[in-house]
Amino acid sequence: MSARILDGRDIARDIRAETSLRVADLAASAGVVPHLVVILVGENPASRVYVENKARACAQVGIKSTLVRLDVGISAQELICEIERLNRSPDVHGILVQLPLPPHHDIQAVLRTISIHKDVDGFHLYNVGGLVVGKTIFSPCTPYGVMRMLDHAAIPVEGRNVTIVGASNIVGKPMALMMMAREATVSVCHAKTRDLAQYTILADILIVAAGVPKLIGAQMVRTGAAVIDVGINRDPQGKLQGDVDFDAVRTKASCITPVPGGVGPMTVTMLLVNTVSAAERIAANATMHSLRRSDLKADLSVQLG
Ligand SMILES: Nc1nc2c(c(=O)[nH]1)N[C@@H](CN(C=O)c1ccc(C(=O)N[C@@H](CCC(=O)O)C(=O)O)cc1)CN2
Repeated sequence: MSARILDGRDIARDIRAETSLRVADLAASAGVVPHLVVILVGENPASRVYVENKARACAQVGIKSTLVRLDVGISAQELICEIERLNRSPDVHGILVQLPLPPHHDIQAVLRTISIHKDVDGFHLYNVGGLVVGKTIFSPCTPYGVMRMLDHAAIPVEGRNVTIVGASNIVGKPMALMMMAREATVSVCHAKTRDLAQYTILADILIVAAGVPKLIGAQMVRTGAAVIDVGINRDPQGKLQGDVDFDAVRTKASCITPVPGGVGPMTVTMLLVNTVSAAERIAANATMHSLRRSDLKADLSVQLG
C-alpha cells in the first residue's frame, strides 16, 4: 500500500480562496478590513520567519496585518499594557502573541490579557475552556487545521479510535477535546508513554505532535490508518523533519501528511479564517448596537412627541 498524501498547501489554497471572498464581502457590506496584530517579543529566528509568513498570508487574502516588535527585555507590565491598548482599538480585530515568549514572562498571564473576542490563536483560558463545553469562540489554529484536513479528505472521525502523541497546550490537549466533541474515542500519549506502540497501533487516526524526529515507525501504525504529522524538527543541516518516519509509514497508512507542506500551512490558514471571523463578529456587533441606538432614539422621539 502507498498512502495518499494529504497536501496541506493544496487544501490551504482552497480555504484561502474562500477567505478572500469573505474579506471582500465584509468590505462591501460593512466597509471593514480585517486587521491582525502580531506581537513578537525578542529575536527568536524561527519566530521571525513564522511572523513574516503570517504577514504574507494576510496580504494574500486582503487582511491588513501589523507586526509589533518588542525588545526581549520588555517587562511583563509593558507587554500587558500594549495588549490592553490593542484590545481597546476598534480598528484591530485579531491579536496574537508569537510563542515562545522569553522565559521571564508568565505566558498564561499574557494570553489571559488578550480580549476573548480578538483571541484569534484561541489560546485564552476562556477559549481553551470553551472547548470542554463546546462554547469556544476561536479554536486553536493547528488542531482546527487538522480537523479541516480530515474533513476535506472525507476521513470519518465519529466512533473512530484517535491516538494523539504529545499533550501540549497548543496542539495535543485542544486536539483531544475537538476529537471528543466529534465523538471519537481518544487516547492521549506522550513521547515517554510506556509501550507507546500499544496505543498507536489501535489508531484509525494517529496524530503526532511530540517534537521527536521519526518517533513513529511503520511497526507502530495500523494498516490503513490516517497519519497526521504535526512535528517540526530541524536536523543539524537545517532540513525539516516530522515526528513520523514518512518513507516507512507511507507504505502502511492509507493517508499521511508530509513535513513540510502538511499541517504547517493549515496552521497559518486557520489563523486567517479566525481573523476574518473576528472582524465579522465585531462588525455585526457594531451594526446591532447602532440599530439599537436608532430604535432607542425613535422610541424617545415618539414618547416626547
Ligand atoms: N502564537 C503562536 N505561536 C506559535 C504557534 C501558533 O499557532 N501561535 N505555532 C508554532 C509556530 N507556527 C506558528 O506560529 C508555525 C510553525 C510552522 C508553520 C509552517 O507552515 N511550517 C511549514 C514549514 C516552514 C519551515 O520551512 O520552517 C510546514 O510545515 O510546511 C506554520 C506556523 C509555535 N508558535
